[in-house]
Amino acid sequence: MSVRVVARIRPLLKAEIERDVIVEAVAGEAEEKRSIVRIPNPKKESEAYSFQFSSVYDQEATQAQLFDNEVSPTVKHLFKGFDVTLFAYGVTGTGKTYTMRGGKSLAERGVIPRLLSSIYRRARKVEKDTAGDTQVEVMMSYYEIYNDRVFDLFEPPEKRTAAGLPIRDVGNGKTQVVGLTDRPCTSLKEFEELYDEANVNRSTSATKLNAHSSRSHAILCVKVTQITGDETRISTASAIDLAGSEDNRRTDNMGYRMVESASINKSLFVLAQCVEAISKKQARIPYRESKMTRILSLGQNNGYTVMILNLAPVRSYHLDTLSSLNFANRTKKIEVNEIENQPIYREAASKNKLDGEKHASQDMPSLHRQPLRPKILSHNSHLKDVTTNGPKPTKQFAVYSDKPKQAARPAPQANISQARSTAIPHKSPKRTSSEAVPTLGRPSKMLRMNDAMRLAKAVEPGLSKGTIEAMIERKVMEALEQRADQTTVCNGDPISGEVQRRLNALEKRVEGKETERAEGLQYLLMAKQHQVRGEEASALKMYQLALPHFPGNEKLVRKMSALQDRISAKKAEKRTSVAGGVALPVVASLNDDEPANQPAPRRRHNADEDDSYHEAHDTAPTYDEDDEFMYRPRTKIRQRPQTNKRATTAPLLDTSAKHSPPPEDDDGQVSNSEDELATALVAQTPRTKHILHIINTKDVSQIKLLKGVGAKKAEAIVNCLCDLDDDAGVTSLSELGKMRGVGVKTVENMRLGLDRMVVQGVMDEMSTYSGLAFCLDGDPRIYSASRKIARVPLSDSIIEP
Ligand SMILES: Nc1ncnc2c1ncn2[C@@H]1O[C@H](COP(=O)(O)OP(=O)(O)OP(=O)(O)O)[C@@H](O)[C@H]1O
Repeated sequence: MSVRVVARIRPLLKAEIERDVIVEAVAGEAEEKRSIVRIPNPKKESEAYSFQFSSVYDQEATQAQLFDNEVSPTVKHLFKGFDVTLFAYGVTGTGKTYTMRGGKSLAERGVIPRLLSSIYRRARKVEKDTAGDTQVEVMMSYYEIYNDRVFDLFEPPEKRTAAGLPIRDVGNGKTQVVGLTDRPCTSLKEFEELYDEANVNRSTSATKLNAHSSRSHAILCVKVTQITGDETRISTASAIDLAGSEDNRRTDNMGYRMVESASINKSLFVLAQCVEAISKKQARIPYRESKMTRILSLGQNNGYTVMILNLAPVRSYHLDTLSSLNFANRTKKIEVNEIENQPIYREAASKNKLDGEKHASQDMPSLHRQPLRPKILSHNSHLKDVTTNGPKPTKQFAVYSDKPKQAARPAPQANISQARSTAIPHKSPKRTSSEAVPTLGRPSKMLRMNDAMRLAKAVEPGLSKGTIEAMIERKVMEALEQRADQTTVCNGDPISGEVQRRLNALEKRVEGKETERAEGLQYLLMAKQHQVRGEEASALKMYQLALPHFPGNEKLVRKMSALQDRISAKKAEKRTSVAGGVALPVVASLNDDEPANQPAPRRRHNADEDDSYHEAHDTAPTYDEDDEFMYRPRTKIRQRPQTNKRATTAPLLDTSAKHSPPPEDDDGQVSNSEDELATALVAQTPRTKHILHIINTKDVSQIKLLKGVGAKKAEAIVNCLCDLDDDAGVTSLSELGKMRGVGVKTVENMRLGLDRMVVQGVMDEMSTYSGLAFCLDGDPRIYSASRKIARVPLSDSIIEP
């Protein structure tokens, strides 16, 4: 079943006028209900574009209508064991929070309170219908993704760590936020109290486009547990209020608002890239490039997914609306597996406990862990499963993959049966090393030869060659089966509590480091962006935020102090000029007014009629160090000399930063001594993407236009790409550098050759709204176009004259 997409056009706000309305909801041919959004072509008003969705709600639509038609039907699926995901998508100020949370009055209540009300009603009905045999429990967790960090909204902000909570994949397309509070919630009243209390902790702020703009993505998870005797069935409803994409030329965002905005836009950009990749059936879906996409797992999760596309009706949102419509148009084609969660049986669960198994969460049986063991063992352990078509064993350490998991994903039953199989008591695991060794690897060639010779001697003379071969094959199969049996038994070693605890701690640490590094890199990226724009004070602030993530990084400290000196010098110069009576133009510095080393408060109080949802909350983020998440950057990169041998044997999958070309210094010079962090950043810049796109076109005429690449080199590159025979092509500059006849120097020339102005434009776009347009287009050539208007692709829409 595909994602159900419904559109909702919000009513006019006070400052908007009827004359500016350009978006309308119309009914399709021979249809009663409205299902088409019509909007004029921004270039030619006489033309209109039409986008068809499951339903379209116009300005008059009420909260009750939307809920009753779109959300209410999913509640019965929830009680049948399906997971339900509801999310609101749209540009800032289009009514996502209003739709999901709603107003204070009964009629204005949004999707979330209505959903809970409906869940409690159904729970009572189930309990009544089964005469109390089935008990229904409702638990709730609520968290936000703010600046790509996850925070528990049930925790007060002062309890938050700078790095936020780590997330981990738990199979079946699900992720788990580690350390999240699960609150039992027995009645609607209790829910409302909890929800209101938690919403106070949510990051909202006033922007020019929305007085109560959400600065984070908020995810409410409602876990419904139905217990009937030994059987427990768990399903989850997730209601997600995404932050809206923002065009910062319209929001006038400054300083921290700008940082938040860049983070929001980046995550939405990645979401659009994921949708793009899914719709093009690409092998790599970039889920892991943002926490929001990892958690949303669009197209990976099972159950029912409903997307509510929020739209503003007026002209000032024209291009944003088109961009959202295009995104929604692609999303509606995403297929979601309709698989319900299988019940868990108490017997098996308690047995597991007896066996010393630990389950972090009841609904995640795949969290069952086993100790580390040599790779060869884990490899062999699959042998039996493969031959018997049994369930896929749990990975010892999650190896994260961006590839769509549908095909390889074990059915939910797999987890359950696995939980049961672990309940089978295994014999004592103790083995001497001499016993273990023969079961580990393949028997030596000598041995196998001897076996064959013995067999050949044993057979009676006169047997045909075919018969002998068949006998040998049978013997080999028997030996393999026997070995697989032994290996499986060996793998069933129970884990001691201590090992389990250490394993969990280790994994948490690894996850924490990843998170820490990613956050630090993000700050550095933003710092670079500000610097490129000449916003030095903001750049400095970003570097300061990045510093705790890379303790002891001298380069970073030096860079900051140089920047600080420059800022001070400029200020002094400015003062001198003013003192000298020279009137200077006002420099558009983002936050000259804020002391550079003090983080600005994250939340501001906004007086509003809906006070219960937006109370005052002036809390500055704390960037205290948390041992658990401490990260130390790896050693510096050393440039490897270019040799033909390396170029010809370069593995395509190696994306390590080691061979990335050196990034630029502030003054634009290539610096061989830049640290790995900056190199990693450069690997993600729009410029890099642009180069890779050009290379992956395999078009000699385009490639040869890159600086330092002549026709000959371009041809060599194309030949190399063809030899690779990989649809994904080259995915990083380091790979490109390793191609035959390319090298680091050439890559660096390509980068420098790109027009700086274009890159600047792209960075602006990335940090504002238009990055979305880029990924919706799926065509990075928009980089060279300078106006957004040219970038909105409308190929999927119906054009009406
Ligand atoms: N259907 C509606 N009926 C009445 N008012 C609405 C409706 N939709 C939105 N509004 C009003 O529009 C304004 C913006 O809505 P809201 O804050 O929900 O936008 P948003 O998309 O969540 O924005 P952001 O992404 O910035 O958080 C609010 O004042 C809200 O009350």
